[in-house]
Amino acid sequence: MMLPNLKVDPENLPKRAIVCGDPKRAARIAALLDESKAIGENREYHSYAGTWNGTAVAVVSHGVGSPGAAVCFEELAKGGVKTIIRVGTAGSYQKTIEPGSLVISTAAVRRDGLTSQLVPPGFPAVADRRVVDALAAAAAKRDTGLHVAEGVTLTMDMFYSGVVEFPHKLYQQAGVLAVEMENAALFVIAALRGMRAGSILAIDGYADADLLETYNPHTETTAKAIEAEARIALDAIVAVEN
Ligand SMILES: O=P(O)(O)O[C@H]1O[C@H](CO)[C@@H](O)[C@H]1O
Ligand SMILES: O=c1cc[nH]c(=O)[nH]1
Repeated sequence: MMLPNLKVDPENLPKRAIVCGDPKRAARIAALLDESKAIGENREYHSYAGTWNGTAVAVVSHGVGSPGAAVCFEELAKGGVKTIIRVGTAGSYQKTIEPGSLVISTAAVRRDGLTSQLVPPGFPAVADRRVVDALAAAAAKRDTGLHVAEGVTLTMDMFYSGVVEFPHKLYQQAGVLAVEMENAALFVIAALRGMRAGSILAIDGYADADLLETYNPHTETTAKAIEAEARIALDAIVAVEN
């Protein structure tokens, strides 16, 4: 049975998967693997398989936003994936977490629309403790020189604001580290489908109300952080018992 949206045959799908929003980032991460090959391409979902230190790993892009990403996570679960790590980007909420830093998400605030249609209010979106520990250990071992923070992140659907104000200030005051758009969906779906999930994020700027003017994820600083987080996530995903 072909996974209908990913257009991947589960027979070719490794049971550990790195996921990211951008299909081009997926291709770049896949190029780091040994014996890397494409195993499917449909819509925003570009899938690869290869090995990292001798262990089979998939790399799959999920696009921007929770609903589309959820389709990807559900089909990966159906295809037998047991461990997923998201290699994403995020906007910082804290002055001390500068662009080019890395954030390991321990849990996500569910400010998205999707997860409230899957689980009741109050259901937590939490990363798997073993995956968080493996990411922290891999980051320490690689000693990249980048600042690595660990804590709660926020998932929202809104990237540019409308007439309703961004809730940035509230969450900043509550100590949330950064904002992105898919972690809550990943953590909730992983909980429902018996997968272990984690997420590491490269900070590409400060999240604020003028994102349309200030957002530029195409810098050397962000590229360096993405390359580092990809290697850390690959080290971590093969270290975790699957
Ligand atoms: O860089 P990715 O993994 O796509 O993650 C972040 O970047 C996108 C917005 O530009 C959203 O998908 C957000 O979650
Ligand atoms: O969702 C996102 C992703 C990157 N940077 C942001 O400010 N927001």
